[in-house]
Amino acid sequence: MRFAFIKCHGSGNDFPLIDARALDLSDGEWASVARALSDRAGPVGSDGVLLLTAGGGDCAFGMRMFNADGSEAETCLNGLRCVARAGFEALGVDAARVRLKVSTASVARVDALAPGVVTVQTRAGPASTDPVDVGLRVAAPVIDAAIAGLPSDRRFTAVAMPNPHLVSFVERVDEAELVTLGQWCEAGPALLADRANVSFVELRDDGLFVRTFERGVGLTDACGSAMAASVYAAGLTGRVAFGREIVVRNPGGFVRGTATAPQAGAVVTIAGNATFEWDGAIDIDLATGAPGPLTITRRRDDEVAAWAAVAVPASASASASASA
Ligand SMILES: N[C@@H](CCC[C@H](N)C(=O)O)C(=O)O
Repeated sequence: MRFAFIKCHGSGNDFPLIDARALDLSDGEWASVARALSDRAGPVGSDGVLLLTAGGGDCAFGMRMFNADGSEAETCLNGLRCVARAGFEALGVDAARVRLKVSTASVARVDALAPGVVTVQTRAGPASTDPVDVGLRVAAPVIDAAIAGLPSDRRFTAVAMPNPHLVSFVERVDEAELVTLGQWCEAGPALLADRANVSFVELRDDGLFVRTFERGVGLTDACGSAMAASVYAAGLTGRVAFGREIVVRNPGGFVRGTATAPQAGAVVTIAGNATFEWDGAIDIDLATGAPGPLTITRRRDDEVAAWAAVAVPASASASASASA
């Protein structure tokens, strides 16, 4: 079957985005498409696959997101910015409510973070610390506390966005430690059978730096729902005041984020880039998952350059992108 797609990214979290509104594939076939397109040794390579899907009710359109390993996530907030942009362009609107796997979110086109950078704001929530929502087998919400049974002495805050996140505030991100813990979660232990995204977060003068090991993917340049969970966790633990907009850096760039307190709805707002890099088409054998050769039909180098001009990798410079 031939798939046309747009290769896009939010903060370097990259995906082929397929307009699936008229496509009828089984979950297993989509999982197979996700694995074929995400394979970094294959013709495309990505952190997963995004689908623009039909809306319904008060939702103008929908989004589905499959991780690189073929598992379907409840949400993907970097991807949602890209899907929102595609939905806006398809329907001729600038704001919408979007249907996700088990929730909805609001999206709107907003002022550009920097010249030439298409910028979309997502509002998602309520964020939840209920262990059942996080899929964590513990008796009470975990807020800045050690988790018995987790092979780490660090303190975590467990948040559902609604996908599961474990967030730990650290002095300095230790990637090797993050990978070891992320891989332990990937095994789906009894403590968190549905696995979890794990983030180490540094407090930096005007905001946060977030490094995430994503469920179903591994280390990525950015994870939007992890940044949202981190902003919310920073509010819950008193590190950043609820309602204050901060810069959230990641190895792929930055976003701006703010969260409301639990009693005010626990809504997390993130504004960031929705960059379309190029358009392509590819055949995938749905029976075997084997991809054919890739055809690139359009390059969007102006957008790629606009993002590159502002997205100095945060790990290499703690303050370079703050003025953007
Ligand atoms: N990168 C995404 C999150 C994608 C899903 C995640 N790996 C999961 O399985 O929950 C984002 O930007 O939020």
